[in-house]
Amino acid sequence: MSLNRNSSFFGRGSTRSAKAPADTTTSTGNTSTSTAGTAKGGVLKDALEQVKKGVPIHPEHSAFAAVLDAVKHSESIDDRKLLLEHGLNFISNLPPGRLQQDAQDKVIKLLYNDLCHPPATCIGNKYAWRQADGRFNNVAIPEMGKAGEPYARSVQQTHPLPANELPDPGLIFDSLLKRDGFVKHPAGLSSLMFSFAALVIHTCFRTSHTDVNVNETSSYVDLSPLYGHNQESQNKVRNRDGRGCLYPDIFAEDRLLLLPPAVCVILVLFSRNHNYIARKLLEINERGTWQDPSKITDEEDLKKQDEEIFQTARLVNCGWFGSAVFSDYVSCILGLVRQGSSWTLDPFGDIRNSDHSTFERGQGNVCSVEFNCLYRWHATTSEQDEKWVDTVFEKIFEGKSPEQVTPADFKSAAKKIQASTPDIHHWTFGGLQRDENDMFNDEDLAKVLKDATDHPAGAFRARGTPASMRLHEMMGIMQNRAWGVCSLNDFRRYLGLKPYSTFLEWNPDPEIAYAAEKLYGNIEYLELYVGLQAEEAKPVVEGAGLCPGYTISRAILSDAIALTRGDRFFTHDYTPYNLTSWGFADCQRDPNAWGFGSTLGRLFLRTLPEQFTNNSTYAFFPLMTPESMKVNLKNLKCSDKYDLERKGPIASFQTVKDYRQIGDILKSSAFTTPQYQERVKKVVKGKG
Ligand code: HEM
Repeated sequence: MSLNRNSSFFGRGSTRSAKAPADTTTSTGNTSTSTAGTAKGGVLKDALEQVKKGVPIHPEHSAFAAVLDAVKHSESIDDRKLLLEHGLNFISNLPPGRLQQDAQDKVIKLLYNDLCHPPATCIGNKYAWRQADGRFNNVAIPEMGKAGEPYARSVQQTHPLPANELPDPGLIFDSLLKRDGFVKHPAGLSSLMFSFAALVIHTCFRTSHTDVNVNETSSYVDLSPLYGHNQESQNKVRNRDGRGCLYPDIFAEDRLLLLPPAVCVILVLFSRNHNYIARKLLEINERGTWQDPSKITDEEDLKKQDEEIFQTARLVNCGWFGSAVFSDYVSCILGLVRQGSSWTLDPFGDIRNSDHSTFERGQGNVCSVEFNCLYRWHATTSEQDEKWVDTVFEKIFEGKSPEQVTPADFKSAAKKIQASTPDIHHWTFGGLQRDENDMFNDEDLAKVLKDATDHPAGAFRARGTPASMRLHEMMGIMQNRAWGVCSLNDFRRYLGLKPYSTFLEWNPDPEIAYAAEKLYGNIEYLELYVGLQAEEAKPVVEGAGLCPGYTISRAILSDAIALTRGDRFFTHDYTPYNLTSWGFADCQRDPNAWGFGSTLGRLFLRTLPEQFTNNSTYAFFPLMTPESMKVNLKNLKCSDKYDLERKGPIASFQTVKDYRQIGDILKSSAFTTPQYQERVKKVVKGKG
């Protein structure tokens, strides 16, 4: 089939010229062939023939120019150079046969690969908003990664573990994991770094106590500890008064009440951030469809408005959480903070394969059992948090020693605590009190954060886990066995890492290697959980900041990318339409922000406005101890820019500054209309 017999391979410019391509092309009906040069010699030969014949080559529209442009700018082809038309015309002029068919197939593949198959997303609120239990993240497989579904398993077990001869979990803890003294984290990470990490893991894991195969929360970074892991728990935190807000300083996850208080404090800040965002959304009222709730008389209308604002604010707040992960958290994990770098991994963007097909993203995720093992970072507990855990332990288990408590004790204690916990509006933690409006005192919250920044985290290492966490670790080991996970070496093979041939290679500390050999006999039998926790840790080198065991260090990144790139709400549906233009701009990570692009700093100043100076290292490097930041900032020759002092409440001006920063981001964003920018300017000015 010929698409356009009258135009030449050299395109529209040539056909329009007086000495048009008809001069150079012989048409013979269906079996027409172009000149031999076109069919066989391709673009260059044709171009030469044109020149020889004195046919002017229109520089803009020649096939040569089009091909050159495509080679030079494969990611942003100038379609005004008509490459596609030249190509199709070329194919149409080929003699029917193999060559023509092959060329046509290539074009069809290219065009098909332009788009995602199956489609990346669908429109409408069902898909634009996060469902409470995480369903519909993958539009075609709505159950993927939903709360209440089984974990995934990534790695095939190929070496049988001698099930009945595996060592006793208590003995493993006592000989390989139990802390034999506190060792400070070598890269200067603070205890708050691991409070933030604990928030991340509670977002992804909630292993059922009745069926260990089931993850009771969604497999997405959706702030489920704040918003609840299903509709029932979400209903408890929303006040549904038409403003889309949460109850004051509320969060849904009761498991956090047993952790050191800094974890809950970070979550309270995200709770406050939700309400700040919801209020702003209503104030700006970007689409002009919302009203002052006090003026809405119809209950259904009120519900509808509340739902729209709540869901939009949740998307923006999750954007904030994602930005905090990829700024402050990743910066510490990769050690970028020591180099003063604001670079980060950005896993969300559209990536094209060489055949122009899209590299998969936003297709959902299911957290794996291996990921769950990788993330048990109990060895990093600070000395102060260890004391905290000891106290809680004594209170719960009433005088029993860590060696005496059993998993059954743990489960019955968990039930008892749940039954005795006050209603969700009055939950407290760390001895903090709520005021008459159910809000915590800002200074109290800030103190917990500053303490956790001051306290150094523990180093990842064998024999580094506090004694009172014996039961947690034993339960972890037993879960691993129940899940049928592979051995450490199988896991390393899967990742393309060299399997260990001796225990000493795995951990060169002879005491640890010897103890492990005694327990397991053969390095191939070393279980994943234990192998990961007691492996030699990575040293502090460029590119490393977290410094866990070597295998954790490699594998954690793969799971983190799967988790975030797989999330439709961070990829295809992370749009100014779904989040509103203001919301979309508000939650962007700003690489030029203080703290080498810190997001947590902005969150702290916004939600605790009078508690930090506006260049405080406690706000902008909270995941590093001030002691370590003093050295890092000195090495980077920017100590004078930051305030390293721990200060109490200070005069309030940061909120306004923060607010102006957002105004600046908005002004530079291409997607907002001039009218909208005017409106925002007014709002910003009003506040300033
Ligand atoms: C001092 C602080 C911590 C305490 C007291 C603590 C305590 C616990 C307890 C009691 C469990 C068992 C929970 C259950 O089965 O319901 C657990 C599980 C777990 N912990 Fe921790 N933890 C702490 C910090 C951390 C940190 C910093 C991380 C890593 C970032 C972490 C990662 C995990 C993971 C991944 C699980 C499994 C969760 C699940 O499968 O549901 N923990 N922890």
